[in-house]
Formats: sequence, C-alpha cells, structure tokens
Amino acid sequence: MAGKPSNNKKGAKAASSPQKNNKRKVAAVEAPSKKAKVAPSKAVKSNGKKAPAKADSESEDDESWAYGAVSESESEAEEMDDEFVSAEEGSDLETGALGDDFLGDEFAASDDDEGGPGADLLGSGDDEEEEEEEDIFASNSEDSDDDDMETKSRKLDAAKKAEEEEAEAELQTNIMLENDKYVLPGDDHEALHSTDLQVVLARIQEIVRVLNNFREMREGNRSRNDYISQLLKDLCMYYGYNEYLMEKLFYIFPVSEAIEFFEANEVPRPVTIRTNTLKTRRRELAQALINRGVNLDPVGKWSKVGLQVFDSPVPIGATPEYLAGHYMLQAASSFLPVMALAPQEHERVLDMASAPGGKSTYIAALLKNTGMVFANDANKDRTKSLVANIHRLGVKNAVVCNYDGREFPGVIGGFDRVLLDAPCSGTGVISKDASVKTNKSEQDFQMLSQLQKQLVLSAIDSVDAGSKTGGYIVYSTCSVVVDENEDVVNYALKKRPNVKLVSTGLDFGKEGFTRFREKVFHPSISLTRRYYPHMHNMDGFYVAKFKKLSNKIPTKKADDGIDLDEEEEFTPITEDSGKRQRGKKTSAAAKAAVTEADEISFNADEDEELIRSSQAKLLQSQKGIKLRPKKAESSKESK
Ligand SMILES: C[S@@+](CC[C@H](N)C(=O)[O-])C[C@H]1O[C@@H](n2cnc3c(N)ncnc32)[C@H](O)[C@@H]1O
Repeated sequence: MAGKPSNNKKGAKAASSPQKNNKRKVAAVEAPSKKAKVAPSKAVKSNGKKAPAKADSESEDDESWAYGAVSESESEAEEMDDEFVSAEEGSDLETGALGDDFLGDEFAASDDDEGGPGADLLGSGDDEEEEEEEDIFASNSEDSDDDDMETKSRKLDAAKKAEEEEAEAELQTNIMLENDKYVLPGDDHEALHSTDLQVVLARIQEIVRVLNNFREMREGNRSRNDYISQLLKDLCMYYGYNEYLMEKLFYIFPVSEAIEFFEANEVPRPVTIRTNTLKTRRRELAQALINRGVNLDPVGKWSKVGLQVFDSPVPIGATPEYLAGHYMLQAASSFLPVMALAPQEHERVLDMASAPGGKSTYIAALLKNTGMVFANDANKDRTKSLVANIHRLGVKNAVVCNYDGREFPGVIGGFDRVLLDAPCSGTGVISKDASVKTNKSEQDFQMLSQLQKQLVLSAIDSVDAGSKTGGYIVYSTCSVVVDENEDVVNYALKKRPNVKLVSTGLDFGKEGFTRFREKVFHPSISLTRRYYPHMHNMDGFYVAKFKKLSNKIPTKKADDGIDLDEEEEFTPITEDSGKRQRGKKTSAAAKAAVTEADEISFNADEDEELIRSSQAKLLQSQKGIKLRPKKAESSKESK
C-alpha cells in the first residue's frame, strides 16, 4: 500500500486486493473476518479471503425493491435466482456460536421456548450423514493437481506479505518519528483539497489513530468533532458515499470498525446456495456439483442446507441441478429470518413481501410442502419471478398474491406465522449495489421507516395469537440503519402491547441496540440480531422475532402504550456513564426510556402527507397511475 502510490482509488485497491486463488481452503461464511486494526487496505485483504465465484446473475442487482418498482434489468436471471440477485439480505455468524445441529436445534429451541413441536426438517441429520458429507468435501479438495504449484504459490504469498508488512512498518515508523500528534490541515492547506486518494487514505489512517487515543494524540485544543468532521469528508471521498449516508452509517460503529465496514462493502460476499430439501439433500447436491467441477463447501455449521461456492467452470445459475430446482442461489443472510421464523409442518404462513421468493420457498421446504404459504408481494412484476421459483423448486403449498402488505389482515388473517422481510434501503448489501452509496436521502429513510412501521403492524395483526403451534412474527431487513430496524421494532412494541420480543433462536449476530445516539429503545430489543459484512462475511442484515400474546390490542396501561406493570429483569443504562447495570425494571425507568423513543416515533396522522406521497410513488412505478396532489387541509376547511 504505502510502497505503491496510486493516483486513484482503483489503483490503491488493486495494490491491496486479495490474491486470486482458486483453491478451496477458505473459511466458511461463518468465520468472522480477521479484524483490521486501522488500515483500510488491510481490511480488504482480511475480508477478501478469496474471490467468490461469480453468479451469472450477479449483475442483476436492483434496489427498486424499496418501493416495489421493477427495473428493466430485472430479467430472466433474477426470475430464476432469488433475492441474492436483487440485493437483499446479509448476515453472519460468530465462529462456533452454533451447535452442529443448529437446524434441528433451532426448531426444537423455538418450540421448547414457546411450546411447539420440534422437528429436524432435514430428515435424519445423523452423524453418519455428516461424515459422508465431510468425505465429499474432503475429496473435493484433493483434486488440487499440483503440489508444486501450491508450494510456489505459498512462497509467493509469504514474500508478498513480508513486503507489505515492511512497507507498512516503514510508514508507521515515519509517522511516529515525524510527530505523534496529527496536525489537521488548515482550511487553506493544499493537502486538505487533495483528491489524491493515497493522500486521503493516509489522512484517514492518521485521524483514526488519533481518535483511538485522543487524549494523547490530539493537537492542541482541537475537539473530537474537528477530527470526526474531517474524517467523514475523507471517508465520503475515499469510498464514494453521500455525506448523509456516510454519517448515518459511521455512527453505528466504533471508529475503527466503521472503516472495516466500509472496506467490507468494497468486497463481494461469497456466493452461496440453499439446497432445496423438497427435491434433494445437501450431500447429493454437493456431489453432483463437484462432479461438474464446482468448488464448494458447507456454508458453516449453523446451516445444514447452505453451500458456499468458491468457483465453478459452469454458470452456477444455469446448471442442470439449478434448472431442476435442486437449489436456490441465495445469500446466506437470507436463511436467517426463515430459520428464526421456524415454520412447523401444517401451519399457515404469510410471507408479506416475498418476491422473488428466496424465503417463501425455504418456508415451503421447511413445511415439507404441507400447510400453506401465502407468498405476497406488492409489485406485480416481481411476482413473476416468485411464481417461476415456486414452480422450479417444486413448491406445492403456495398461494401467490399481489397486495400492498398494509391491506393485511383485511385480505386474509389468522396466520400461524408471518414473515415480513421488509422493503428497505439496502445499506446491508452495498457490495452488491454500490448505487445505494449515493442515492439514499433523508427523505428516503423517512419514507421507508414509515412504510416499515405500517407493514409491521399489519404483519402483527395478521397472526392468530391462539395458534397452537405458532403465533410468531419475524421482521427482517437487509439494512443496518437503526431507523429501519430498532426504531421500527420499538414502534411496534408501543403500538401493539399484545406482542413481545422473543429470542430469534440465532445464537450468533450482534445484539440490537437498546440505545443509539439520542434514542433509547425498549430493553428487550437486545433480543434482536444485527449482522455485518465485516464481522460475519455476510450481507448486513437485521432480524427480530415477536410472539403475539393476545388477539386483542390492550388498552394502554401507560402513556407510551407499553405494559409497564410487570416487574422484570432488564439492563438499564445510566444516563451519565452510558454503562450498563443489571437491575430491576421500574415503571419510571422504563417509562422514561420509551417516552424518549416515542418522541422520534412515527405518527400516522402527522405524517399523512409523507405516507400519501410514498403510496403515490408506488402506484406510479407499478401501475403508471399518477395521483393528483392532495389539496391542503386548510383550503379544504375554508371551503
Ligand atoms: C426485500 S424484498 C423481499 C425479498 C424476498 N423476501 C425474498 O426473500 O426473496 C422486499 C419486497 O417488498 C416488496 N414491497 C414493497 N412495498 C411493499 C408493500 N407495501 N407491501 C408488500 N410488499 C412490498 C417489494 O416489491 C420487494 O419484492
């Protein structure tokens, strides 16, 4: 990096991009990437692992899902592939966090917790089968024809690494000799206006170093904000985000981790596929693909149906196995909400925003084609790919419908479980759709958050609390932004005191925020889970699971709408220190928490105009219907 100056970011990246290595010995999706300390280019290396196989449909990214519009490019490939193509979810796992038999456990756990029967939906799932699988993958790696080549390649890697470390050490030494305190360039300093990305990168590294040891390293009486505001500008320039989004994302993480997140967004996530257990088993599928020369491994211990594809001589979205419906091209993160939903055989399940059907078809597989999946999507065009996937995968228990999710349960209700994989900004899938970096404004986030809040209430209202086996709602997004996640869940808890959050059953992922900047959320939001590309090598993702306790919406017991009567253990956060303390919930403390959050919550009456414009946008994009602007209330009244 330091030894290879470049005038542009591409050059800078090329110097640090992971070496192409087609051998299959890369950690599974589950292995959290090694953390880079500060240097962004390092993060690329640690995260890159190896260049993933290119799905033939990879270029089909679209982010029109946000408003349900469909772009021209959403063509055949997407019809065949799933939301992986349409830039959807993301997620992860922390190494070893899950047991070997997670799928089985997951269903059992969900039922143990909440009283339904568990089921190993993959069939036997026994040790013998696992051993056979291991054999398959072991023999797959033996095909490395050339030990010599491998040795040479290892030597080259080692030499390159040593060279890079030396170059970095030189840079560090220079910095330390020059001055431990980093002097921010003044307004008139030409360095401040440099567009040389190497200069910008060096400044990013310096500022991060200062911020990580602020007391020792700051210059004179410069404030933290001085450094942060320069850093945000530099990050925008280096990574190409608009300022609004950069700030929104930056504050989600500690400083160094934010850089890792931005770096991870520059690297493609691994290509993953989900075995369609309605038609085959993972080991059979793996063997068939290996016979075609596909280099793959299980996605990680947390899933018994996922495979990670490293490289393939044939387009992975057009193999005979693909066409026969033996697998779905699907981001690993997409598995998570369905695993959290844990549908049980014979249940009625609603997938409220389902196109192109990655999750609906997984639900159908877990139901073993029993019961019923209502696969709904507001975008009629997108339901074509949904139908195609349902046919290809041999799903026989699905009903496809095309309603605005907000019309439920008016359309039909009383479901055992509902999945709301909500339309979102796609900030978790920037590596698939870089346009998100620049095309999301404050208004977009407001509109999305409102839509998500309305949809989540409909999802809750569509579930039957009296379901013998279910009564669950899962809310998920492929966004890491708090407005679309914790904010929405907090709103649902306030508006629907007849639900509570329960464990997602996913033993990995970061806890949802109970506090974020000026916002304080309900303590139970720590049960929700966040997934990050830099940490879990999956798309950024969020999963929350609710249990519906009653079909009646209780009258509010407190102003904020949350039942505060019960004394329960929770973890308050002291105002001054921001540190957590174990304690008993007191009505006053909990009330204060939710009241604060209330101030930033969505209010349907106040926001009528925004809702209307969002609906208008949806109508126009889908049906070409243009709504006339609504006359102002005041002019109506004056008539
Ligand atoms: C994240 S994508 C869903 C991906 C899907 N769950 C899967 O796994 O393949 C969000 C979907 O929400 C749909 N959508 C947008 N607004 C909606 C609304 N008001 N009601 C229902 N669906 C909506 C979009 O058309 C888009 O297909």
